[in-house]
Amino acid sequence: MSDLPVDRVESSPPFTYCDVDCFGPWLVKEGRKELKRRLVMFFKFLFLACVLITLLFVASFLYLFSQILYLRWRYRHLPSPKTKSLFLGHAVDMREVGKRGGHLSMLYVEWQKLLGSVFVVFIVNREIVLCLEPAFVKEVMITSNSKKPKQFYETAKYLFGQRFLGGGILTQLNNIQWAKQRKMMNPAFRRGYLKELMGQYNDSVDELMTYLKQKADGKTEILMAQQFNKVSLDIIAKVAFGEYNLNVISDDAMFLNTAIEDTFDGIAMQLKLSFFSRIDPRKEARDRRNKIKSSCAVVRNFGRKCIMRRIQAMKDGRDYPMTFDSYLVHLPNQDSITEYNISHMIDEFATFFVAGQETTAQLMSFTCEYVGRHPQVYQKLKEETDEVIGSKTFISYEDTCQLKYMNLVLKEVLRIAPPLTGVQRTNEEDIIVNGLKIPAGSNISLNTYALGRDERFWDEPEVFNPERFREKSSRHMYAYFPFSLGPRVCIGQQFALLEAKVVLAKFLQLYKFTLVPNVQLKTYIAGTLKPVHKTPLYLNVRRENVRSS
Ligand code: HEM
Repeated sequence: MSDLPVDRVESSPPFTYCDVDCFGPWLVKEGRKELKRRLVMFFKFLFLACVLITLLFVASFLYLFSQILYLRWRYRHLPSPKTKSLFLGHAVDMREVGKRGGHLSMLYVEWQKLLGSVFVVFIVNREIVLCLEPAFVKEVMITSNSKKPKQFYETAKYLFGQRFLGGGILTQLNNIQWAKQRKMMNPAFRRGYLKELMGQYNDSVDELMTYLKQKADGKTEILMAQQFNKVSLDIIAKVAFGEYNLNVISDDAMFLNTAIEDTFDGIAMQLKLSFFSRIDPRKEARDRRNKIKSSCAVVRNFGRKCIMRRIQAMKDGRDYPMTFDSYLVHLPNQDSITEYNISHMIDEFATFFVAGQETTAQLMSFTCEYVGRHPQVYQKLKEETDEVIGSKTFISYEDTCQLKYMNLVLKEVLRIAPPLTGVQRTNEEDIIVNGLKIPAGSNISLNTYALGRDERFWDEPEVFNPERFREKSSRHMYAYFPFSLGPRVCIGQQFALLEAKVVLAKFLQLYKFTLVPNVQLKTYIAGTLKPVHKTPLYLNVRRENVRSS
């Protein structure tokens, strides 16, 4: 063998000839053998990677900044509240209002008074155009059934990379696909079918009433929002998915409720500061993200369990109770049991589970909050419950239809504290509202919370007055849409109202309650509108008769 070239045998400073630098050798023992080991450094490679990452970071920052400038320029003709930071936009105001014990929809009400009914706000690189005009609400939601904007609804599809609602009916943006999904689920919400669920509603409520008895001594503080959360979870689990062994009511750990709450927290976090919330390197931010991701997994795994159980029953040809998943699980043949199909069923499961539980629980909590602060309303409600329900142990569908005053109370609660404060839509073409052009592709917010407090449509809007709904008035048509409007109206509206009536009627029948004194009603938004203090109250027994099931 000939000699190596001179330049290969002479020593020279590192990185003179190649991108790889070697150190060593070290002697390493492996059993009785002695081996030589060297350390190799791909130095230039590493350097290049660092440069590339820095460049990428700077480029994304510049891209984000140019987007922000473009948005401010695009909407310069629309009124907008003064921003405190060019980069964050009104996210700063949102943070401040949160610290003051308020929320975004409260800000909308304040801004509407200053700027009129059409204005724009910016959250980093995202615009929200507020259109608080009932005629426009009708046009967008009913006449043209405008699309849901990607930026808002996609946030609930995946939470920090973990699949959550995926392509479920709520987050489905393709209208053709959505129509198929909605058609499949509509029969599960027909009145006839809901009537058959009264047994399950009564079972869950009785369980809650029995649980409350041990705490009804007039001096133990009960966080009623938590109790309503449990019962609405139990109802949706039984009625919708045939899950009878959840035991959430007697379980104080509330792991599923907490998981659902976390996922709402995740949606709110991604909506507020989508970019930063994903990359925030601080430990508490990372922990929060991880908690939200594992909560998504908890909800979805529970869904998988329910769906697989039904699939197994179908395969075995066993009888299975008729629940929502009877409409959800369509398996024409064995080949259709694929992971892809199952994932889609879980999307739908998570959607119904989450949409049906938190919202209804908040409606019941706010009812207690407002009724507890208005003794005359409370008295009337008790009188009506005594008259319609009396000492009955089973509340029937027909009974709920007789609870006319309660119906007015629920309507008023949904005006003053709607669990979902608004919906978002996008316009395919430019539109003019009040002489102002809203450019095509805008994120438009239709806010029932703000419209529900608008003096143009409501007398003394800050006053809680169920009587205002006694007369049918065309004044507030399209200025009130707690369940949304048009083709994408809430599919569970009747389900929720029926549930609230059964729970509240039984509660009023069996217990007297007083809110814990000196606790202010403060609200915040984390997906849904919630009472900050979780409705603390004291209970006393009024009547003793829970059905023996
Ligand atoms: C007080 C209780 C409830 C309120 C205030 C409420 C409110 C709403 C609102 C405002 C929407 C429209 C969302 C949007 O377009 O962004 C909606 C949609 C929806 N809600 Fe409800 N909801 C309630 C209870 C329920 C219940 C009990 C269920 C199911 C069991 C349910 C299932 C759904 C579903 C699946 C959608 C999507 C409908 C579609 O896009 O076709 N909701 N709800």
